[in-house]
Amino acid sequence: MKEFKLYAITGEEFHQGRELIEVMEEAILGGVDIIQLRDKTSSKREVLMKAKALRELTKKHDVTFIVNDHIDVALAVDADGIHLGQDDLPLADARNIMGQDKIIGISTHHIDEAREAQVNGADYIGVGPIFHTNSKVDVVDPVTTEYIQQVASEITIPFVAIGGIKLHNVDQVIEAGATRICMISEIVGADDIKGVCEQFTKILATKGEK
Ligand SMILES: Cc1ncc(COP(=O)(O)OP(=O)(O)O)c(N)n1
Ligand SMILES: Cc1nc(C(=O)O)sc1CCOP(=O)(O)O
Ligand SMILES: [Mg+2]
Repeated sequence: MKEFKLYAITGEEFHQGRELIEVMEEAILGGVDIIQLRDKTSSKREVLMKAKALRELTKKHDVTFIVNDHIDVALAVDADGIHLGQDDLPLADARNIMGQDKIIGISTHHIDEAREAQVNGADYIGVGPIFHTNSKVDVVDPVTTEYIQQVASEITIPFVAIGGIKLHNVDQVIEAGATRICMISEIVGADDIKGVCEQFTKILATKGEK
């Protein structure tokens, strides 16, 4: 997969009435290099319509596009990949459906899950939740920056830190060894989405170099 540093996930409850495409385009203009469509409430048909629009936007800006949960939607819109949770399809089955060229990302909350994802051929892993988050209902307890240190010292596939990451605590995440970060609320809930993304982009470019 293409190198990435700043990963934004949609969260329409935080969009303050702004259009999905407008919000995500601001994020892209600020330096986000992966977008994930995450929609836990809409019908499959609505999710498909949003995915089509985001596919068009991400193509226009040459940004990677990932769909959360819905493998059929990811294939239907020719997304770059899918993000799976621990209770979703097993990686081998997802790989059979998606094919070798698509990106498969998996959430992990423990080093054993990270090891398993790597052995089974995940393209990247999510590492979290690092801090408390209000953006996910069925979330496990914070894994803390210690889990980042474990993953950074052992896992060789790309990993992205997620969960409660904000401008005020991102330094801790980077100091623990993360070079890629993913957010919902701090990005899509910002008054100045582009400006916030520019700040994260700058922080990652300077402090995030390994
Ligand atoms: C990059 C990234 N990491 C973790 C998650 C969480 O995925 P999952 O555990 O499947 O939970 P839901 O997002 O489906 O509620 C993610 N979406 N993206
Ligand atoms: C979708 C999601 N997955 C997590 C995990 O740990 O796997 S934490 C999370 C929510 C991230 O949102 P925010 O940046 O607003 O805290
Ligand atoms: Mg999921």
